[in-house]
Amino acid sequence: MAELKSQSKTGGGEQNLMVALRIRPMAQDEILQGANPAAYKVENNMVVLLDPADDSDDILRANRSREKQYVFDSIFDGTCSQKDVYEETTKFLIPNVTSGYNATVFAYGPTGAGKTYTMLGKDGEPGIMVQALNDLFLEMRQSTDKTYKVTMSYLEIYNEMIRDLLNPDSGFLELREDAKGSVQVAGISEVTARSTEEVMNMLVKGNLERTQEPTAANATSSRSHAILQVTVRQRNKTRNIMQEVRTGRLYLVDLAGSERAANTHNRGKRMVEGAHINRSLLALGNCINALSDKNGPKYINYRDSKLTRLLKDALGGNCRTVMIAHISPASTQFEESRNTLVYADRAKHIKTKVRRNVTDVAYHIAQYSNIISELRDEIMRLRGKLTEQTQQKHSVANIQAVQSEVVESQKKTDKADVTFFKEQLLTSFKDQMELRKTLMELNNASMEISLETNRNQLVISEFQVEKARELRNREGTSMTDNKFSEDDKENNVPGSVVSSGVEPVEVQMARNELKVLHEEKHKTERVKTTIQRELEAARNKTQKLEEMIPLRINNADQQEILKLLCRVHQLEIESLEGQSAGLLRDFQIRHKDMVITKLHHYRNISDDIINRQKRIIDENNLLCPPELLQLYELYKEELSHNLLKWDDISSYSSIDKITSSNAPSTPKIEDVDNDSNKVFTQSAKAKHIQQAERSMYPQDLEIVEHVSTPTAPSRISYEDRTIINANTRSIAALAAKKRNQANISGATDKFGQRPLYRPQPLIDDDDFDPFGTKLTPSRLALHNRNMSEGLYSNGLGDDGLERFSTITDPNLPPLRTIGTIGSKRIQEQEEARRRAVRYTGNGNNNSYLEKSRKQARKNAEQKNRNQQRRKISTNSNIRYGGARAAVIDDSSTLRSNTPNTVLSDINKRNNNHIQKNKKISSQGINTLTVNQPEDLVDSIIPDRKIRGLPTIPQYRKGDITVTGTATNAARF
Ligand SMILES: Nc1ncnc2c1ncn2[C@@H]1O[C@H](COP(=O)(O)OP(=O)(O)OP(=O)(O)O)[C@@H](O)[C@H]1O
Repeated sequence: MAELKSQSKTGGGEQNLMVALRIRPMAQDEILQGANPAAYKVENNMVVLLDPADDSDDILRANRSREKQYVFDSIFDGTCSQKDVYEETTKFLIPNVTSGYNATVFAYGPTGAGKTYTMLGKDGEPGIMVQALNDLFLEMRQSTDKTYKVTMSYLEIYNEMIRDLLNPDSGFLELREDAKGSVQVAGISEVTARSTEEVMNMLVKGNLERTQEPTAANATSSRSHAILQVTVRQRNKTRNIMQEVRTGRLYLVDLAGSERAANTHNRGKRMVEGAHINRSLLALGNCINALSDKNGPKYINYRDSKLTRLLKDALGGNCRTVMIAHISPASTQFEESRNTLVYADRAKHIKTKVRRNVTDVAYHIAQYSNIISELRDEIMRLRGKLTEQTQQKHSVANIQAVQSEVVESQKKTDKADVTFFKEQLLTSFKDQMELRKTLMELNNASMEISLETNRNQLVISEFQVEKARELRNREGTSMTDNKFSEDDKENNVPGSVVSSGVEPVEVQMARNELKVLHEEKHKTERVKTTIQRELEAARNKTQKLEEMIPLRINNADQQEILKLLCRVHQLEIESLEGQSAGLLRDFQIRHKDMVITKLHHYRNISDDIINRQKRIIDENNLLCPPELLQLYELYKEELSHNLLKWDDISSYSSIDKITSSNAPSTPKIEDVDNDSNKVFTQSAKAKHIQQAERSMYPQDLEIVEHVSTPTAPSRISYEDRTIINANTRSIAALAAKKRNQANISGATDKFGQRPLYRPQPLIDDDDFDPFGTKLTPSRLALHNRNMSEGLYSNGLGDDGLERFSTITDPNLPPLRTIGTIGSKRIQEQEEARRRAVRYTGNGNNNSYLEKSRKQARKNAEQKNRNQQRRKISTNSNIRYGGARAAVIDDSSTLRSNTPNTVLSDINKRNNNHIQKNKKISSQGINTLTVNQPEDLVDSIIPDRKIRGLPTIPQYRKGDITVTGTATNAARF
């Protein structure tokens, strides 16, 4: 049922008049009058009207039921709100009106039943008119393709006269009917409304003009029929030459109430009004009766009243009509309510034919330009819309393209940034490392300068002591023994300080070198300051770059790579610092050696003083306090102990420690080329030197390393340090080279620089050193110069015999020439030995000094023999290839007046040595075949003192390299 009703509410075609009933609440007056509820709403669409009359004498009605039921489309009682009534009766009509249909809602009922309340409402309780217009504008606003034009008129029929409520001054208006039969109010003002507010304002204005008077039945009784006509013209937004215009009309009618004169107590004017009202309502009733006749339509007389004429379409024409009947529930209003219900019930059967009001408007040609203009505007509007949409699409596409470009650009930027940072960091690291290396070299140079300075100072000091000693000797001997003095003078070393009166070359050189070293020291310090400043700047730059990495590089992987780069650099720095520390330690050791040498020098001076004073006492037979004699004996005793101590000290000298302690980690020479094991990459110079060194050895001679027990651990091996030194551009070394080139022609050794001073082991405790066996700085300097004359070069001599020399370490200077058989050098050595023998052979045996000398020499020789035995025994693992001769470097320290004894000792120890090597050979090392020519052995006997070729300290004990050829080989 509800579905059918719903369907009947929409669309066109034949439609039944919709009838709704509203029962207002009981009024206060009615309650006071003792009225009882006579109308009840039963279910949603049924009402029961109870006849209050209870007359038992009325026989005609005796058998009739007092209750009458009526069914309507909708029934609203006193509990229903204005909104309920609107939504059920009127809301559905709004879309019809906007789409070109006519619709009418009129309120019907007796006076005071609530018609005006339903149609107009009160403040805060808007009626159907307000709500309908509100929805109408809302509906039109929601449409996008249609344009609407809304006009409204508001009139009243008062005493059968039509008044324009929106323009009351227009007087009474007439009704006219056009050719199609449509009734029009001539002269009515139609006001265009653009919003609900405008409509409301007009309604308020119109209601103020409406005739409303209080009656006995209703304090606000409407004395006229009010009709609000809202016309909605609809057309498409796009205009054409033939334009379809849909016109819908909504009529909202508030009828005046039928009234009984008895109830209203109207008199005079009110009574006349009532008569007109009743007449028009009667005409309406008649029309309703006629329209609702079940036997078919009859003649409908609309012309009896203006009301029916105006409602002609609403009642039987092209209109969707809703009639809302109103009744009072009071029993006192029973008759009015019953009549209303009867009329309403009849109206249910009224049918209307609803159709859409469509008009095709053919515009005049004069309007074409306007239409064309409007069409162009529309085209432009649509094009604009299209362009806008396209642009939006393009903009989206553009945004995506831009985004991808930004991403690509970002990637490129990131990549460029990474590359930039990498290059910057690497450059910075490289600069920093170069600066650090330079700084390390400068530190090394400073240390070398310091050592060189000490060495030169020692040379000068030693010369001065020597000078003073000679002067004293001259004076002493002249006073005591003229013969000795003459011999002394005769045997005095040619070119001695005293005799010549001029300083030896080495002393002059030492003085010159001190000046140069002083300048170099300041120069080095200045350069160091500059380099340190540059290093600080480079370090700051690197730090800033590292800090910028997380800010500039977004990619975590790239960040990690750069951080690793920084870490590698850090490790390189640590490695370099380790090397620097190694060099520093080396320097400290050498410095200590220098201190030891100085102390030894001072001790010699002290010994000299003591011995001379003792000699003076003895020679002059001076009385000496016993305490002093005891002290002297104690001194001699201590001296013998100290000799051992010094010997121990020298045998465990720091240089020995360096060489031996690093032996386990010392790489073989063959491995030197392996740069990966080196702290620094080997320079071309270092490689060249090494090649030269290797070329010195016969190809069939195997280099053997001697493993000693390390006495102190070292981080960097000797060879490594050597390589570092070779790579290190030592300013001191360069300066020394420069000096040598400038001052001493040909004084440099084959390495292009002077060997560093190394302390000698003390082999003689005698202060008197007539053989020049002590290694003093000046003698060492002289030795170095002598050795720089190519005497150690290999190859055949003029006599066809091969020369040989001893080299203890490839990185150290040649120590001495052992001998060259038949060569000039040997003759020189022999001559030197002869001089030494002559010097020592003519002593005064009666003198205490001579005794002391002899005893000292004896002790020294014995000590040397003992020492040599130890050294030979420690010179193990010597291997010789083929028939080549072997020479022991330490043989230079042998002391013996009987060469055969020494040879015997050597043979004995070498037999032991061969026995040892036999054991070694079982471990995979070749057995040694050592051939030693007798005259060669003879040449190494230290008894043949060679002045100017002092013994060299046994540094690198055990590292022996032998060259030479056996001419008449003797088997050891
Ligand atoms: N549903 C309702 N709820 C509350 N009060 C109502 C209701 N209907 C009507 N009334 C009140 O009843 C009184 C009469 O109503 P109204 O003036 O609307 O009657 P009417 O039918 O228009 O009378 P008339 O024909 O004389 O103009 C008013 O005071 C109105 O407020």
